[in-house]
Amino acid sequence: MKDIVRDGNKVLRQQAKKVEFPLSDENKKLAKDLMEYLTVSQDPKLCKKYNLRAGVGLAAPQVGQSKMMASVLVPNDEDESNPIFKDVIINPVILSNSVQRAALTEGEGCLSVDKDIPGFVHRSARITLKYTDVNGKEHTVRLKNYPAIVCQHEIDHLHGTLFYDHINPDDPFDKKDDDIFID
Ligand SMILES: Cc1nc(NNC(=O)[C@H](CC2CCCC2)CN(O)CO)c(F)c(N2CCN3CCOC[C@@H]3C2)n1
Ligand code: NI
Repeated sequence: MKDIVRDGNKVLRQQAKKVEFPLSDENKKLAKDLMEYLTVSQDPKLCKKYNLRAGVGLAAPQVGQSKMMASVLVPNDEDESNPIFKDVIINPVILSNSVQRAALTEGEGCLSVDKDIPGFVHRSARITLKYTDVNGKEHTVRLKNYPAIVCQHEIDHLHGTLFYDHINPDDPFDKKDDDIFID
């Protein structure tokens, strides 16, 4: 399994490059590896066996590839076999987003950031996301709350942004009346 690049490596602060279609064999393998990391890391036995940190998303720059590609696997607690969102999003663009914000109650972490950084990461509660899948098919999807947060975290990586960039340094746990918090 590919090594995860840590904060401090400049690749995490670069604007990733658009991916050309049809995918090269190298980019097909990258897409496969990015999703494989998530599926293996979400299997308790395999996660332990390979000593991985579990993940619900992984962006190409985190494995040293400055390309606009990220895997997202948001499981459905009620039905393992039917994830809420599972795809490799290539050249993603957020077409529109709500003013209303959503944040994980627990804050966020990142496989590329070893230290815990407390604070709310307020993101758009609802987004309309356009992306291309590995087969070159374009998708436009409306996401809200948890899957919307995960996709925004990954798309941030493609633009050189890390989760803690969004935390208010003067009041890390700031709130607004209409904020949504997700457990
Ligand atoms: C929320 C969560 N973040 C986990 N890790 N961090 C990540 O995914 C980072 C990306 C997430 C951080 C906040 C938003 C996106 C990786 N990032 O750096 C990529 O850019 C988890 F692992 C996790 N879950 C819940 C679901 N569970 C299913 C069964 O398997 C264990 C798994 C644990 N939930
Ligand atoms: Ni991350």
